[in-house]
Amino acid sequence: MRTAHSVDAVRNAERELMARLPEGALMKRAAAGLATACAGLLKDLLGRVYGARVVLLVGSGDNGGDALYAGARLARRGAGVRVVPLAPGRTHPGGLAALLAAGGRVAEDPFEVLATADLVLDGITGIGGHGGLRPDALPVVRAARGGGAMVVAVDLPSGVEADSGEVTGEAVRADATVTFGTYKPGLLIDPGHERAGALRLVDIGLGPYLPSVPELEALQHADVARLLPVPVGESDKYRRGVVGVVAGSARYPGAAVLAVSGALRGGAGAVRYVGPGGEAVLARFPETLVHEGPPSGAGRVQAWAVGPGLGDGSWAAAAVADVLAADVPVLVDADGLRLLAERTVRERTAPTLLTPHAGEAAALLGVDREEVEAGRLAAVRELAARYGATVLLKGSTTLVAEPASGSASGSASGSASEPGAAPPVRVNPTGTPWLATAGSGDVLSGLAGSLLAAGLPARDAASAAAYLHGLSARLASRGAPVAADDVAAWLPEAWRNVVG
Ligand SMILES: NC(=O)C1=CN([C@@H]2O[C@H](COP(=O)(O)OP(=O)(O)OC[C@H]3O[C@@H](n4cnc5c(N)ncnc54)[C@H](O)[C@@H]3O)[C@@H](O)[C@H]2O)[C@@H](O)CC1
Ligand SMILES: Nc1ncnc2c1ncn2[C@@H]1O[C@H](COP(=O)(O)OP(=O)(O)O)[C@@H](O)[C@H]1O
Ligand SMILES: [K+]
Repeated sequence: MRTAHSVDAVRNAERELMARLPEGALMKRAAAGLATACAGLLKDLLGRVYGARVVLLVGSGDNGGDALYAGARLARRGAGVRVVPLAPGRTHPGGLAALLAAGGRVAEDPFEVLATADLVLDGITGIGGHGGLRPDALPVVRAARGGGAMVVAVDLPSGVEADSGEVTGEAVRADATVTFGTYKPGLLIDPGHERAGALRLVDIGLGPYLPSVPELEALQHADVARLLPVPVGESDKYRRGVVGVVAGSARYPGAAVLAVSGALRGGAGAVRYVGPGGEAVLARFPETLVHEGPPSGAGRVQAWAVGPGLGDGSWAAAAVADVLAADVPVLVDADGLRLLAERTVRERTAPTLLTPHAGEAAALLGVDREEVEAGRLAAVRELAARYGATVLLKGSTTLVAEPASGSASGSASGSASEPGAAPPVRVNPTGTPWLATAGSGDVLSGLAGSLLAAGLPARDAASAAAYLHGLSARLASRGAPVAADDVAAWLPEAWRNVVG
């Protein structure tokens, strides 16, 4: 599991650790790790460090100090290191002295050195930066990218908000980021994540001083493998769980088929389909149990997934209300989200999982879509708190948030944190922009619903489903466009890949 901590948590941990170390020792540790990472990259790029052309973009804070001490180490190994101070007169004095003593120099013409650099270190701002890149930094940052050098961000790409991944205006676009002590939320959540490139974590000994409950967590293969249901000898289809899917309409019969295709591959023992798309579903998946009346008359289910392609007719509204009245976990997606009453969700005692994309989340929150996309972490937390439900916010770097325990009795299961506090938000590390294709969300609804029916707590069902769904899309795509149907078809391969 990858975990990320807030700036406050990092600063507190640094303070405690620094009190036990000689002055400047922590920065030198960070710089040593950074220099080792840069030397490795230069060897991959050029086969050597000696003679490499390295440029340091240095701001006024300790982030610049890290870059300067790392630059000094590279200079001692024979690299030609030039510094571009973006706040002349406020450059980290110890770092600058070390660099000059090692043979580095201040660049006379920043644009000239950037045009021929092999590696550019972005030490403009780290966790102390706010409000995006300042205008005076823009020309050099653009020149760094334009010159063709590899760009390595120190701790965090400058211009990315460390706690949220928000970017105001422009931010550095790095090929790699070397971060210290712990990941920062902004490295794992878009739009920041996309600016960070390949991530590398350098251990500087902060671990024991960081809070045990992080701000954010990203599951990896082994974590997801532990969550996935496995049938045992005594299993039968009912014990494995029955998932009910309420989806599709005369206008969108395909949504029913796609949601069922995800549900069939999610580990439940049987899939019941309720809605007007029964014929289309049966033609494709004869194993589905189809029902035409209201969901409550369909027979026993352990969880419902409701909403994809439902439309907003009276049948749809009644079906959503009927499902929400059931005392089993319910996933609500797409059109179902437009038919929700906040109070109905809050009053449910069984878990509720809402799965909006940014546009649907914006409508639920009464804000613009752009606001949700720019501040995904705040939006998903706000929705979870408001509805007292688990919320999966789709899009690049899908997020899963849980409300604080006590705000909805059913949906806070699986929390490892103190009573009252919401557990860490989960960020999904799999996926590909090729997933942004019509109907792929329907597959996700069925899949997550199936995992709910198999008995996973809402937070785990949501994060395991997002993980498998993203991995499946990657496996199906391998660089080419995918259709939602391909994503469903590759789910068994993704599952094997995770557990294997
Ligand atoms: N405190 C420590 O001992 C350690 C700190 N480390 C480094 O120190 C960094 C944090 O250092 P600081 O607290 O000095 O903060 P930063 O170096 O991130 O930035 C703060 C400085 O940048 C200026 N600034 C803020 N926003 C700006 C913007 N948008 N454009 C231009 N300038 C802006 C501020 O006026 C301030 O002078 C970490 O990210 C990490 O790189 C590491 O060396 C590990 C140890
Ligand atoms: N830029 C992106 N990068 C990665 N995944 C994305 C991106 N945009 C959308 N997705 C994913 O694609 C799926 C689209 O779902 P959704 O928006 O509900 O579409 P639909 O309603 O057509 O099925 C979601 O799983 C979402 O996380
Ligand atoms: K930086």
